[in-house]
Amino acid sequence: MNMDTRKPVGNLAESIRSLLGLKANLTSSWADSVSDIIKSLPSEEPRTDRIKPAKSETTNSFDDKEVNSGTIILKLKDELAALTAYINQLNIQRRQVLNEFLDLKGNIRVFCRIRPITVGENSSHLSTVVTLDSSNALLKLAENKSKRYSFDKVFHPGSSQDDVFLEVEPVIKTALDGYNACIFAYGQTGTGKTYTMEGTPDCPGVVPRAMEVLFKQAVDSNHAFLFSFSMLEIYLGNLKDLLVPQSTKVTDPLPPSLSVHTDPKGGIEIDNLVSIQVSDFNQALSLYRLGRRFRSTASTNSNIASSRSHW
Ligand SMILES: Nc1ncnc2c1ncn2[C@@H]1O[C@H](COP(=O)(O)OP(=O)(O)OP(=O)(O)O)[C@@H](O)[C@H]1O
Repeated sequence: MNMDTRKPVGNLAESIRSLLGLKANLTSSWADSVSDIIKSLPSEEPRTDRIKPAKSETTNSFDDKEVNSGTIILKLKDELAALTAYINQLNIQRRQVLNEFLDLKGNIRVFCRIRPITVGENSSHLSTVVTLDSSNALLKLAENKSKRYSFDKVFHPGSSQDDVFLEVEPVIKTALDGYNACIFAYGQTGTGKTYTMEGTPDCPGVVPRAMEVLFKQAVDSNHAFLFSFSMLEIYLGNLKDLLVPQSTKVTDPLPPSLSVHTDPKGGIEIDNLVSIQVSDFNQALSLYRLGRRFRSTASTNSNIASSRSHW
């Protein structure tokens, strides 16, 4: 909803009418707009001279009833409180439905994404994988020999980043309901982990989409959230904080060493890991881009820009 809340108070009657007309769309931004209008009014003594409707409008049935601005404000405040309670109720229901949905789907799910053969790639030594249906893939080992594998979901080579994200989005959303969520890409070099998780500027992958969805959902919800960003790599058994610039000279001070602990509630804590508070998607994306520059990379036979890690 795009609403100009800087309207002069003289437009109050019109603003209220248009807001009430939009009551079917009960969003938090609606409530915010109402709240902004209330805030823009003098709170002690309402300026009735400015909000009094013009003479010609007094025949209007709405204005006949609502000539007293104090009454209007009280009504709006009540309305706002009722709407806030209603939105909170809807949020609780949404959370329950989402959790039931994920329980039915299973708390741990394994997907298989088959990537297409890329241009210029020599595929003569590769075995063919065929998607049988949405949850079964067949690996052809020889002319008369094949093996069938079952997954919660199989993405065929033509699957888009949208298709993949649609499946993982509900898990990401549960993070704002207080659940731990982990999305992990595993596979040999060159199989498409980076493409799936990071994607390209034209076809963004799970990571940028997830950050965008999280901030959007936080704005749409009726609650305040605190986001912090950390980025860690485990490479050859060593932990590396990707938000700490790596030393390039022997004289550079070594970054503090990281260690992983389990807290009493079973959560994971990493000592000395940098954690930066972020308030929007762009801030998080900038930190992500900074961190990825410090990832370990090396070329492999299958991938000249291999990230050398799972995601
Ligand atoms: N679904 C896909 N559609 C189109 N191209 C893809 C797809 N998946 C992967 N690719 C391409 O295949 C190549 C290898 O993919 P990617 O770098 O994502 O592999 P990786 O598993 O991250 O490898 P590594 O472990 O070595 O870092 C890249 O050129 C990538 O753009």
